[in-house]
Amino acid sequence: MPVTDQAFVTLATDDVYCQGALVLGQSLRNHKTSRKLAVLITPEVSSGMRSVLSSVFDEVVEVDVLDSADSVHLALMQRPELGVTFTKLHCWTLTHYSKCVFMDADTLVLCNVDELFDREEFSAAPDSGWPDCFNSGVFVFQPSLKTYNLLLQFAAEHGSFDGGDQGLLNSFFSNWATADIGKHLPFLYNLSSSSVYTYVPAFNHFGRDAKVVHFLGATKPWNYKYNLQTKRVMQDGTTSGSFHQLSFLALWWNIYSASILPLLEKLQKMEESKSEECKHAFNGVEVTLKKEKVSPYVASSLQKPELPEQTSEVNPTACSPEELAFKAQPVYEVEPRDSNDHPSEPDRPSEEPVFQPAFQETSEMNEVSHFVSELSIHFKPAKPTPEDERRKWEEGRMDYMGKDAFEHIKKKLDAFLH
Ligand SMILES: O=c1ccn([C@@H]2O[C@H](COP(=O)(O)OP(=O)(O)O[C@H]3O[C@H](CO)[C@@H](O)[C@H](O)[C@H]3O)[C@@H](O)[C@H]2O)c(=O)[nH]1
Ligand SMILES: [Mn+2]
Repeated sequence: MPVTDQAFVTLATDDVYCQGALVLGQSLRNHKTSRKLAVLITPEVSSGMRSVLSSVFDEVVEVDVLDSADSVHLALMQRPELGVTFTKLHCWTLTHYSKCVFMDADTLVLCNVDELFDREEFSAAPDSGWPDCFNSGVFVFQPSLKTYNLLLQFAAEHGSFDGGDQGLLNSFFSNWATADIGKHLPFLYNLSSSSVYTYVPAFNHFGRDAKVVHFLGATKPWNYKYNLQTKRVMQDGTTSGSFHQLSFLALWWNIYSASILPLLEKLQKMEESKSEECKHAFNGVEVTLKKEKVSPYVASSLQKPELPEQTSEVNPTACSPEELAFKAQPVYEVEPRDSNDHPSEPDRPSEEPVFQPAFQETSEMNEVSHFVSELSIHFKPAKPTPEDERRKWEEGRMDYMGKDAFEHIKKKLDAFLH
């Protein structure tokens, strides 16, 4: 039975984080949540992206940017961009819901997690970096204007010890660590994807029960490239990933390519160009599909990789994609680097894992079998559409110093009158 007064809530302040929000929303839908889905956005999010969001979320709510502007503390975390996470506090204003679960746009559910609504405010899972703090990427809360105002007041008086919402919320809900174990969500509800290599035996033992994966840190799933044909995440010199981390990334990209890309395509036909690249240009993002002709021989060997003997009992057709992503062995698109490159990372197994395609190939994939299709998302400085421009004017946000300056408007008027 649908529950209409409770919701999962996420946040995206630009078109790039919207990609994450869309995958999270889709993962919640795939696992048949009975709760509403709401996304908070800020004015920067383009109208195209708003319409795509509204096909996945029940509610798209525009809020103002709240920024801690605390460059000193943010510098300590080496994440200057996280001041805007104060915008998260707006989630307490969604008072038409009696209870909500906030989830960062860089999280993904692996199964139905509606049981989270049995918990009370403020429930969250420990942070892997400092377990006496909770991680603010997944939490249960009760919308209330009173709490919202207390949080703003607290922020103004005390700031945040890390410059982001997590420091602020931990100081505000300061008895979380000791007061009530019922408010400690199991780590499985907010598994940071890096924990899969910081504590390998624990991951091997408990990891298959993971319910939510969180790609926390500076490199997000959308910063990788994805090979549509092999369904592998590609790594370059700047990205690194352990083996299970790569299968969680592949799962993210699988949802993106199967369910989100078609929505973007529906909104705007792929620009077919003569070159082997299709681009989807939105205001803030550009999704690129790079095709490369390869000889049929290479194509067939790509499609059916010669597998060494399979080491696990997994039958690819009998598993859900999530189970497969967990069990399937991710593959390095580039040569795995020497384990010496990762001093903090426990030794990788000496033989590299066997590749099993994480998902069944579809007939569509076979049609493009002569191509290596590489999918990637790039940040593109926003060029507002006329609709965005009009919205800005209506909201009284003119660019008086730039294109809405008097001299430009006068030019337009002159041109119109003559
Ligand atoms: O430019 C931005 C940055 C963040 N977000 C939103 O804010 C969330 C948090 O930012 P994220 O980049 O996911 O931070 P993390 O790498 O997860 O870092 C940690 O630190 C953040 C700041 O305290 C907390 O918000 C996170 O929950 C915590 O996991 C994102 O998922 C988005 O929902 C945006 O919409 N735009
Ligand atoms: Mn996050």
